[in-house]
Amino acid sequence: MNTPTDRSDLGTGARDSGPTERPATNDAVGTDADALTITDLVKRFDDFTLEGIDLQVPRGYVVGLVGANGSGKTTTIGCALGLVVPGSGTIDIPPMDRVGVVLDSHYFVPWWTPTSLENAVRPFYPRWSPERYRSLLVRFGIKTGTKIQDLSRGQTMRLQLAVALAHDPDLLILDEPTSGLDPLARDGFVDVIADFMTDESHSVLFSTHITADLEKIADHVVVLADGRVAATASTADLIEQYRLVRGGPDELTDELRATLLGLREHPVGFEGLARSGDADSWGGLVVEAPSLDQIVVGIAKGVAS
Ligand SMILES: Nc1ncnc2c1ncn2[C@@H]1O[C@H](COP(=O)(O)OP(=O)(O)OP(=O)(O)O)[C@@H](O)[C@H]1O
Repeated sequence: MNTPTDRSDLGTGARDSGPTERPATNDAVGTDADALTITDLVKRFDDFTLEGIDLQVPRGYVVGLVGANGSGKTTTIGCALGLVVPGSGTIDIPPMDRVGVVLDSHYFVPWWTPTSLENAVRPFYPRWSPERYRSLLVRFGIKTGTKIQDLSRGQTMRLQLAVALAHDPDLLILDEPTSGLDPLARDGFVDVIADFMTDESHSVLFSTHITADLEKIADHVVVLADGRVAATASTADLIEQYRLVRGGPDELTDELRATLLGLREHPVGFEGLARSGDADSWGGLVVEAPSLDQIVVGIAKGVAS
């Protein structure tokens, strides 16, 4: 994990003009400093469009990808991994034997065991370490002889992580990896990612709804809303850029109503997200530092309204 100072360009907001139609390729378009570069990615489904996504994962960084259900996180990751065919855009990603993947739904044969799984996947990974695999299984409390269909969802996510790390990847791509885990297991999962990041050449793209996990580990956050990049910044900057504003019913002026993101009114007052500069100029209101979760919700509601 890094303390980035000058990488405010990790993603850009959605573009005004339409994207240039060109085929998605794996040609190198990023810099050597980037482990993953997605440029101007477009994917159209009948009822949804991923619109001009730009996103970089610099080497040595953990980038969190957050957004509401259906905002396009899995589609973005699917395009990056070649599981979804993009409409246009460019994707620069390392060879797949150098990318570790944990997906929301796993691809394992249910009646295999962790041992038979190892035998099946190991030939594809020149850097596979049986010792690392076994030690991760022990760390995760997974027995080598248990059928995958008999593992809990949380154990299956951890088995995916063990496979991903056993082949010594440079880049980890994680799609909702902690969604089935209890708080203790989530902590353990995040600790394993932190260990992985002690090597400065490693990088992680981490999609999640559980922003508390990102606050612990992500250097940068990219917020997707309705198929577009709605915000991108270092985690600390993002929290610094916004304020949570609260007040009584009589204090909700037209200016506030027009300015606050994700405005929520209730019988005893209102709550909404404001840019720090705006919030600092409003006297008399309760102004607090928001959590990452409150920022994501505010931005998502702001885009939707
Ligand atoms: N194969 C498909 N055909 C048609 N629509 C699709 C397909 N895959 C995804 N979509 C649509 O694309 C949109 C974005 O889905 P996606 O899974 O990328 O979102 P997400 O942010 O990962 O959501 P969640 O947090 O719920 O997993 C959704 O409206 C979904 O219905």
